[in-house]
Amino acid sequence: MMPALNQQSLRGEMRFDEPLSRHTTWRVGGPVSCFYRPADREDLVRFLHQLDSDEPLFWLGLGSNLLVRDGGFKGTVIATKGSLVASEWRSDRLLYAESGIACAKVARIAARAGLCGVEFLAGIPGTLGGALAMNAGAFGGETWERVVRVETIDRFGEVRSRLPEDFEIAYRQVRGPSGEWFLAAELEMEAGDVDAAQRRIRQLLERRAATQPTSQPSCGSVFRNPPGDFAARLIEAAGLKGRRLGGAQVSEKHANFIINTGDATARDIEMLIAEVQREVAAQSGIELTTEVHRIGDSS
Ligand SMILES: Cc1cc2nc3c(=O)[nH]c(=O)nc-3n(C[C@H](O)[C@H](O)[C@H](O)COP(=O)(O)OP(=O)(O)OC[C@H]3O[C@@H](n4cnc5c(N)ncnc54)[C@H](O)[C@@H]3O)c2cc1C
Ligand SMILES: NC(=O)C1=CN([C@@H]2O[C@H](COP(=O)(O)OP(=O)(O)OC[C@H]3O[C@@H](n4cnc5c(N)ncnc54)[C@H](OP(=O)(O)O)[C@@H]3O)[C@@H](O)[C@H]2O)C=CC1
Ligand SMILES: C=C(O[C@H]1[C@H](O)[C@@H](CO)O[C@H](OP(=O)(O)OP(=O)(O)OC[C@H]2O[C@@H](n3ccc(=O)[nH]c3=O)[C@H](O)[C@@H]2O)[C@@H]1NC(C)=O)C(=O)O
Repeated sequence: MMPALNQQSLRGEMRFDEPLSRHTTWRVGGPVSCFYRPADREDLVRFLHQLDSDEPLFWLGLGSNLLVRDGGFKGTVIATKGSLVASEWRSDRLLYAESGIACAKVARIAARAGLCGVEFLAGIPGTLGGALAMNAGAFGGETWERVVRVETIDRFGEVRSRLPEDFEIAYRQVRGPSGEWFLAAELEMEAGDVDAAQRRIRQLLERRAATQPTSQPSCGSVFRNPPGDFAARLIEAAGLKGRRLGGAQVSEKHANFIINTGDATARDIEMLIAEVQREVAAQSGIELTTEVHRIGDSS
């Protein structure tokens, strides 16, 4: 149940029964009871101060690694994309950025300053907060390799400064103090030059476009790579490329991507994920684990 909020004191965007299909890159997902996009950090703190202590809360970036089930989410979603987007240089190589900023933007800001090390972020659709939560990575780079400090916020609006050692960080996995979300991070870059950084961004985007179905709705890689192997290789070897279930399909271009061909439901996608896991296990004995996060109720 949504608590009574003093909406007049809030400056953000509040929507009720907002379809989350509008806020995920798979373009599926049922409604959330309350969707709130804070105007800025101060407004976020004010919103959290007013929130019931038992209100289910979920933090949403671009929704590019998220399967929201068709029945939606009974609770409140805090949307950071396009909201917490401030950034500033704290020193000549240290960028402070809030969690709603696009990863692509961080990569461009650094390149324009002639710094390198975060070019891999250019092709990762999503917010910095999502990249911190997932330890997003590509082409040999990983988000947390660059993190010097983060700011977190809890459901009561309390802000803390935390260090990487406060978190357990692994491949596509981050565990930290419970009940805290990312508000901002300080990222350290290396000295470089503008041309080299911009060239590398272009090359990485070209490689990605050549191998991944970037123009079709997806969540990127559905499964983590198992140790010593590739989920895509195993899925292709199991003969699953192109496999369809309702509107969901294993991409012909990259077997670890499931695309929404137009009218997929979250159920189609979830059932196809389970089918791929079953058939890969039957063929190879390997249990694929999902990278994508799932929330909400089945309808
Ligand atoms: C075409 C395509 C290509 C992709 N390529 C890559 C790739 O190369 N490498 C890679 O790692 N990923 C890739 N992804 C997956 C995805 O883009 C990343 O995981 C990205 O970091 C998710 O960010 P987001 O803002 O969309 O997070 P969301 O999908 O909105 O959320 C993902 C998780 O992070 C949590 N979260 C979001 N913001 C915060 C916050 N501020 N504080 C705490 N938790 C938070 C959410 O609660 C959720 O659990 C790709 C996806 C697509 C669609
Ligand atoms: N969004 C999606 O649903 C999907 C995106 N992708 C791909 O993922 C990558 C990242 O996408 P997304 O997260 O949407 O981010 P965008 O590509 O939309 O870029 C995010 C922000 O970065 C800034 N930016 C982008 N290009 C430049 C530039 N040349 N110079 C300066 N600033 C720039 C802009 O900020 P500002 O507005 O402040 O100028 C922009 O809003 C892209 O390659 C995209 O094609 C793939 C699948 C789905
Ligand atoms: C897209 C994501 O991240 C991507 C990231 O963009 C790229 C680039 O660094 O490397 C990972 O993909 P990946 O391991 O599938 O990389 P690729 O180089 O495309 O493929 C790996 C291997 O699988 C084989 N392959 C790929 C696609 C395919 O349909 N069939 C196949 O057999 C390739 O031949 C290659 O030998 C990340 N995925 C994971 C789960 O680690 C994501 O996490 O969402």
